[in-house]
Amino acid sequence: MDSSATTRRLQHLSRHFKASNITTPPVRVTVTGAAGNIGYALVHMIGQGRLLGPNQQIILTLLELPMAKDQLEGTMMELRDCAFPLLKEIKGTTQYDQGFMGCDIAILVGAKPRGPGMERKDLLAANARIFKEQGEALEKYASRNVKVLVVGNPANTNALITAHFAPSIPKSNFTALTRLDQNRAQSIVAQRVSANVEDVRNIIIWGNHSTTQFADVSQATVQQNGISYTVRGLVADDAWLQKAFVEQVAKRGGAIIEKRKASSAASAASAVCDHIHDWLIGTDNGTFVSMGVITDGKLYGIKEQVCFSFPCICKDGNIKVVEGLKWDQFQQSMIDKTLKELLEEKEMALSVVIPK
Ligand SMILES: NC(=O)C1=CN([C@@H]2O[C@H](COP(=O)(O)OP(=O)(O)OC[C@H]3O[C@@H](n4cnc5c(N)ncnc54)[C@H](O)[C@@H]3O)[C@@H](O)[C@H]2O)C=CC1
Ligand SMILES: O=C([O-])CC(=O)C(=O)O
Repeated sequence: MDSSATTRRLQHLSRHFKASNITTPPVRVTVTGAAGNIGYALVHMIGQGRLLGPNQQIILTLLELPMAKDQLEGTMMELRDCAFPLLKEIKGTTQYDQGFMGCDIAILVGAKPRGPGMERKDLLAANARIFKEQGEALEKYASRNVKVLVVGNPANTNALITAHFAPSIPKSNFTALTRLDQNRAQSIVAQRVSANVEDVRNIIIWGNHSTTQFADVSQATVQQNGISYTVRGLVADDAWLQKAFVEQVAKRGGAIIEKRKASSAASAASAVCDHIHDWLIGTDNGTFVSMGVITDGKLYGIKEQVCFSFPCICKDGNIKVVEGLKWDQFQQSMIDKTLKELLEEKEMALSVVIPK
């Protein structure tokens, strides 16, 4: 057996499960929709240290709708019964002021999920108002440095709405979850080339968390027996990489809904932990992670303000988009398509939350 791989696995295990040496002040984390499908899985992963590592205590607030009060109380009972040492306090509320007061990290999951046959943007009419309200509440009650991750669909456009209604919080503090798409893509490639999933690096998800997203392997590598190969070279099938692979990643959420009759929950919660962990703890040397970030008029020539998924590196709690990657004609056409959809969603969202 490869001993460096064993060492890596053991280091990984000890990072996740050795909850000792607790030194820094607790961080205030709020999860909305905490008693739902994803929320239930997520709050337990947070208790296990998946969000900020094994040494960081957390004051965890679970925010729910009044109609889900019983489910909220049940979830809190179980969370307490886990006796997680990292959870310094567990609070539950159905009020925005109590939910977001002084919060450092807001994970906005609470929203309606889609059913079979729907696109995520079909949820805009139902969900856009939630994110307007939550933007307003963050503006009033959260820390000015709050880091916000929007999960509720359509996640990119909901992140844009949330940021719009919290104007005194920097736009760079608002993100949307596309890490689940990245993880799916990494896993599909690892299976295809018989590699360990952690040895597949730098697959990029560009654009929208929707069926127009573009899973791009042009920068991706696979480490095997100490040698780095390009994914393109190892797969040696551009036709598959440009079509079947991209579609499989983009339609994975829908495929899971068909089977489970409910949308992805544990995998979404796990991707939330990966996203926040990498944002705040930092990315490994040279590794990109995909995140929906709000464009500033300069990134990759995108003039309009949208929440677009880019390759990012993170250090000291800051996200830096990896700039200067060149696109060929195929990549450009994929990126144009997903940007066009985001602009259409933005138009639709504005008509719901800012009626004329
Ligand atoms: N970005 C991504 O990668 C993914 C996004 N999603 C999206 O996440 C969202 C949640 O999915 P599930 O947990 O499966 O749904 P769910 O219906 O099981 O749970 C949603 C929970 O949110 C609560 N909620 C609704 N409005 C709220 C509000 N204003 N404040 C606080 N809580 C509120 C509900 O009471 C419910 O408990 C959906 O929009 C889904 O499409 C799901 C998977 C992946
Ligand atoms: O597909 C859905 O509606 C849920 C989701 O966002 C995903 O699983 O990626």
